[in-house]
Amino acid sequence: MDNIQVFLRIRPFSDDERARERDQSCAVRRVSETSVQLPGQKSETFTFDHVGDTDCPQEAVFESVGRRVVSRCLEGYNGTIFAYGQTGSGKTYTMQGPAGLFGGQDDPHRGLIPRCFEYLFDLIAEKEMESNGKVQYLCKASYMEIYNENIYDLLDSTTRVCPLREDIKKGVFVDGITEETVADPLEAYDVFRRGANNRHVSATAMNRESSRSHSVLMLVIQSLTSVDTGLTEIRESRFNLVDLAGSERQKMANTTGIRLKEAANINKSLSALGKVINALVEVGAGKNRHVHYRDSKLTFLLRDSLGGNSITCIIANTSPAVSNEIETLSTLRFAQRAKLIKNKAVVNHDMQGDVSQLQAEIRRLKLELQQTRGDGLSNELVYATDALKKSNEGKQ
Ligand SMILES: Nc1ncnc2c1ncn2[C@@H]1O[C@H](COP(=O)(O)OP(=O)(O)OP(=O)(O)O)[C@@H](O)[C@H]1O
Repeated sequence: MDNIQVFLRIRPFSDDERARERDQSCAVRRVSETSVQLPGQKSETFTFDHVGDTDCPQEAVFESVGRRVVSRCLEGYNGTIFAYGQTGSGKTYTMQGPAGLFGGQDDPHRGLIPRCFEYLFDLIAEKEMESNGKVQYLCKASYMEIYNENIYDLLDSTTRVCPLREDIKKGVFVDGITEETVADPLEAYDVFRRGANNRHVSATAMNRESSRSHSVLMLVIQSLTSVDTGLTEIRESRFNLVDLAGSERQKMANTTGIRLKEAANINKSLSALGKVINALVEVGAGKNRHVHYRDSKLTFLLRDSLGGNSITCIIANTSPAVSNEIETLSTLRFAQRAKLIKNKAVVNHDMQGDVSQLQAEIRRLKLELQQTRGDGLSNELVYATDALKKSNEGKQ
């Protein structure tokens, strides 16, 4: 069991805040590498896995969050990184970097997403080389936006709504979403840049701000390993990089039409996220609770990331300004609750081969099992038996 990890990041004062604020002391004070206090709010202490102060560089966020999740994804575990926080708190800066910067390996301001791409493909090259061609990786990227409880494909410039479906084999998936194979960081940056441009264009066309939608960049990472017996072991993981809509309470007063619908839907998905987190915390404390994943597209799509089969990290972003103190307090409370959730990540693998190879592998594993333990099924035996069943079904 792995707890959800939380990285708290306090961004520097913006020029606006410097010009506007009478009180320029930081509303949230880092008291150790893992804890903060809000002096204006009874100095309650909040503890996380890591706290990045106003001078925290992009590299430090990658080192503590990105590196771990990427390497676990390559082992076959699902991984998710969420950026949470009120509008303007630095979510997009953390995930992407300053506006318009999508990659550029030499730019120290580039965000977590380009750094994860770079590390992912470095590791893939290393592992493929070490294995002498026995292991091969395949990565597919898709990029989507959840706005007003609809899922839009950001790699398709038409504003087509994609349905969310569930089946036994694939789990929850977005039907019809574009998936592009990416073979290096440049191809991955390109997917990211095109998606972000489409997000911007459709936001302008539909007269809305991107801070009102959630974006999910999803990488499916497959590894094919040839096993000595002639079989192929397939591992598949999903890596989600999620930039959430601004978490501040939407002002419903004097809001009408599209803005009212937007506000209600942002509230709906973020409050569904909050409720899922609360329910999971109670489940973790031994209570019997139903977790309402289906209450919003966001929580249903990312069900595995919350209390399920995933290594999950939340980067909680805050402004340092006293004028944002109440929102900051609510971000700290949210993040502290989320940190209590326990996920159970497992390697997703499967075996493939022709029938005679699979039968031979099952005989070999059964024999091995008899010689060692005498009973029970080893994982390898279960996978090989499943693969044989599937192979036979495919022939009927
Ligand atoms: N750590 C940081 N260092 C320097 N500048 C930052 C940092 N974090 C955020 N900023 C700047 O603050 C501004 C707001 O950040 P950003 O757009 O990332 O916020 P956001 O939380 O994504 O907002 P929204 O919800 O509207 O998308 C931007 O101009 C960004 O460049």
